[in-house]
Amino acid sequence: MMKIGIIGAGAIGLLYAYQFSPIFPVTLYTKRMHQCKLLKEKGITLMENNSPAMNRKVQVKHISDMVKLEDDVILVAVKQYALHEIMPHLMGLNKEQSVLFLQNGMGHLDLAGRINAAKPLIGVVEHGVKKLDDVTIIWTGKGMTKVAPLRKDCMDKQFLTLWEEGLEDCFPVQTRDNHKIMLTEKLIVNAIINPLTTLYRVKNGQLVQNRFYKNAMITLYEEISFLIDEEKKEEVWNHVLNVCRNTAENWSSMQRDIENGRRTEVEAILGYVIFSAKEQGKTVPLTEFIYTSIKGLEENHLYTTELRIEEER
Ligand SMILES: NC(=O)C1=CN([C@@H]2O[C@H](COP(=O)(O)OP(=O)(O)OC[C@H]3O[C@@H](n4cnc5c(N)ncnc54)[C@H](OP(=O)(O)O)[C@@H]3O)[C@@H](O)[C@H]2O)C=CC1
Ligand SMILES: CC(C)(CO)C(=O)C(=O)O
Repeated sequence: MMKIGIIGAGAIGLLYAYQFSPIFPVTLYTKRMHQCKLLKEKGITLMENNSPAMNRKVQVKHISDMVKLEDDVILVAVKQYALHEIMPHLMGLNKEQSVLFLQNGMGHLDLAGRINAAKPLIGVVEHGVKKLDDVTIIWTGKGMTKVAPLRKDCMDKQFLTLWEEGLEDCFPVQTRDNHKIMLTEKLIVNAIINPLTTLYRVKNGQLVQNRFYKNAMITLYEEISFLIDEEKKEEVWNHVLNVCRNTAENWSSMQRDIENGRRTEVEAILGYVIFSAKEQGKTVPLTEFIYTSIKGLEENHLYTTELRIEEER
């Protein structure tokens, strides 16, 4: 039996652990001992609109018990900025093991490239998931997972076939050849929807319903679409609009991070766009302005949260 390890028991880690558990033995690695205990006691509860809550148990371990990862496939489900804490565990893997990165943005590509022995896979998550508490998630948007190998020789066909055959209706996966194209398309979606919904404090759907917000999307897209080939521009723009419509009732992850006083993934999203523009000798003033505005909000909200925690002590 192929064993799956999932590092990070947030919204995505809990969803994948829940979905994989009927077809693979799953071990979920948590950062906090308290969450580890709760998950052992209560299992994972999944809520969906209009369906009764469902519960499944998986094996759970605290990250400090992860001396050596024995799992065949390791899913990395932490945020971009926490990856450096995980990397030492991934460097010691062997060539029979695979690592699937599930982050938004592009910051993880360099880190994934450092994994030489094991097979690095890059995933794009098109689900929307919200964590309600340490053991409960709401599956707000159903989509699919796209997976591409980081290097030509590292596709884990066995794992992907088992996934496809075992979960094809309820939790689909699609494979892609080119991770860069796949990830860039998702980057453009996140580079437009996430910061604009955060600045305007609106749900994703409102970006296309309000003509002024939509004009702002168009202007930003014109600036950042240098990242894709000319012939793909219309298709990718339509994809951005469709994501807004399909996730109309979602608050973007950046908006939720800011509202909850957490760090955002702006570095790996807009930071990457600015970096790529510089490399290509282009100027992206609008992107730089939006990047700075999000960093400002982040600092403000993190500061407010720290003050509140301080006051509560
Ligand atoms: N949620 C969504 O709908 C989507 C998310 N994504 C991407 O998936 C990735 C994960 O997002 P999401 O699940 O929402 O984020 P969450 O913040 O909900 O989860 C991140 C989890 O990682 C844990 N973690 C942090 N550091 C460590 C560590 N050193 N060891 C073990 N666990 C650790 C956190 O633990 P703790 O709680 O203790 O801090 C937390 O449980 C992000 O890159 C995001 O962009 C992509 C598409 C959709
Ligand atoms: C697709 C989208 C924009 C859905 O909310 C997302 O990935 C996010 O919020 O990070």
